[in-house]
Amino acid sequence: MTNHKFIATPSRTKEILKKYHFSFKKSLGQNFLIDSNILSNIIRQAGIDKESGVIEIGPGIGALTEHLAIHSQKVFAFEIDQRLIPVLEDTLAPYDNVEVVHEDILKANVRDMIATHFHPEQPVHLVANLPYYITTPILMKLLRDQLPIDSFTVMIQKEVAERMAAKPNTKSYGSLTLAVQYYTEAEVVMQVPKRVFMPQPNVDSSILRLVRRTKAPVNVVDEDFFFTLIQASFAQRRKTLRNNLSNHFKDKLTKEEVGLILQQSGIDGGRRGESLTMEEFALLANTFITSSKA
Ligand SMILES: C[S@@+](CC[C@H](N)C(=O)[O-])C[C@H]1O[C@@H](n2cnc3c(N)ncnc32)[C@H](O)[C@@H]1O
Repeated sequence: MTNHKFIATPSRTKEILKKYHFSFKKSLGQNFLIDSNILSNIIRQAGIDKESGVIEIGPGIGALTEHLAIHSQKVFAFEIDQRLIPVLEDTLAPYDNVEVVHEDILKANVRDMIATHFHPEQPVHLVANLPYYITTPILMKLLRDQLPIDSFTVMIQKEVAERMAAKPNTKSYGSLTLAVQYYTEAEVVMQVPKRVFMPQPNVDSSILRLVRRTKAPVNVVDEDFFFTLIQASFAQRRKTLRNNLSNHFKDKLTKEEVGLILQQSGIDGGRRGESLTMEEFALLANTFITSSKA
């Protein structure tokens, strides 16, 4: 690799874009990485090695894909933009362990792909510089589907990363935090400056690492209801639990009944959703289920 010129340099990226007359589509969240140091960092954070099966979303012109190919056993990369397919055939030609799939990740059958192409015992990691316009739908779909993916190391918008990794009693803590942390342990591992992208995005970026939990962190009687209750508790952030929940259940329960259930759970209805831990939300949801037909 001594004379190897990585794709992720400003000059090589410009050369490739020019050769293919490529124009960026903002609507597809196309901000390509042009800094190989950042990519080496992402690889380190992702904890991949020659045993790893890797899934990438949105390879672009292959900047991250190339690093993934060098360090893992096999890479599957889903790219929605047809114009990039011939570019990737060219830029990734030196690597025989990469398969580019022309597909929208939201429509792809990732479970089948993993079962068909990776060994059952093989660690599977998802690594991506995600298109920012659909970060949350992509991650939530992959997490809810409970796919056998051990970890997710993703470049995303800084504020969204902070929300996903937030602690209770902070501005960023909310229903997204609890949904992500129900399935994974979440940590913001790095801040990334705008200058490492071409074109530069309008927002700041961070690298978020999610490690899939093998067991749910709390016992909930009804998962759907647990998440509904969380959503309802944050409906109006400045309102108390009692007010948000009474409003949400107004067709089924009186205000007094909601107050009674809160009392039974031992959680003060005067608190706000942002102060409750996941354990407290689980307790509250289970109390609702056992003491009402909510
Ligand atoms: C932020 S760029 C990252 C490009 C490249 N990985 C890099 O780091 O330079 C996002 C990529 O995701 C692709 N993309 C956008 N929406 C997608 C979707 N629904 N499914 C698959 N790829 C998508 C875009 O075309 C683009 O190549």
